[in-house]
Amino acid sequence: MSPNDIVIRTEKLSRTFSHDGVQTHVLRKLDTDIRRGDFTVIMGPSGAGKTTLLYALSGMDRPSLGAVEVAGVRISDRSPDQLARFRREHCGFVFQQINLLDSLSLHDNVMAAGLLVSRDRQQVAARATELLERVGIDLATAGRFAQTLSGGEAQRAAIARALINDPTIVFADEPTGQLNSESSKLVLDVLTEVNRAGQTIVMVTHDLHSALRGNRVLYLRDGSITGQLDLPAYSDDDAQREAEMTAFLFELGW
Ligand SMILES: Nc1ncnc2c1ncn2[C@@H]1O[C@H](COP(=O)(O)OP(=O)(O)OP(=O)(O)O)[C@@H](O)[C@H]1O
Repeated sequence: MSPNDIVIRTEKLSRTFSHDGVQTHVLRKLDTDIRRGDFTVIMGPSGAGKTTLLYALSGMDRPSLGAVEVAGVRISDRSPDQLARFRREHCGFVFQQINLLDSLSLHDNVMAAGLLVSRDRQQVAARATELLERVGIDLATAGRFAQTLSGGEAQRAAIARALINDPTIVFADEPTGQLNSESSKLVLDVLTEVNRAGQTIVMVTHDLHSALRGNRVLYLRDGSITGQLDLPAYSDDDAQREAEMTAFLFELGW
């Protein structure tokens, strides 16, 4: 594999939190990489450091020691302002907590994120409409206020919002954590489609069905990666893939 295929690389990435003189070592000299175009899934037991890792990979948080390089840029050396700009331009985020602005329509929520990077309102508006359509939200629904929608519709809009600035990577933290199984499937279908179109995705999940959408799994335990699995790209009803994933997780004591 050429080094260009690596879009994120960590070098002895460590994150320690200190409270009242007590230090918690959450990430421990972690070396890993994320490949361009992959749908990478981060799994592991509760408290293993999955969200902390996602935050470090996306520049939402800075390492205590070690380095994170994204698309050739050593983001761990950047100032908070530079990091904020880097995130706006290169990263899309989808969280369990959907966080759309209730006072805006879905369309305006997506546009608002686009206008942080571009001043061309017309172009941003057209792209917002196109992305909402792509995630299965029609024009009438796009005009409704976020608070009047189902969790699944809101999360699909949040994926459109994450894509508005054409990010290098989309980071998702338990994106189906608050959804019922039907809405979860629709949201996962959108993420799968977006990845098939070439978008790099990094997703934290506890859920086996969500994890099966990935083509690579990183298993985190006590702040270190203790297992990795490469799978063929997702396809419906692939019992062989599911068996491989289950065996991998079983082996790691999941
Ligand atoms: N800002 C913080 N200050 C202090 N401790 C923190 C902070 N953020 C995370 N931690 C601690 O780091 C550890 C790992 O947390 P993290 O949320 O990354 O784990 P996780 O694997 O995502 O867990 P879960 O699956 O339960 O969401 C936990 O013990 C948590 O309490």
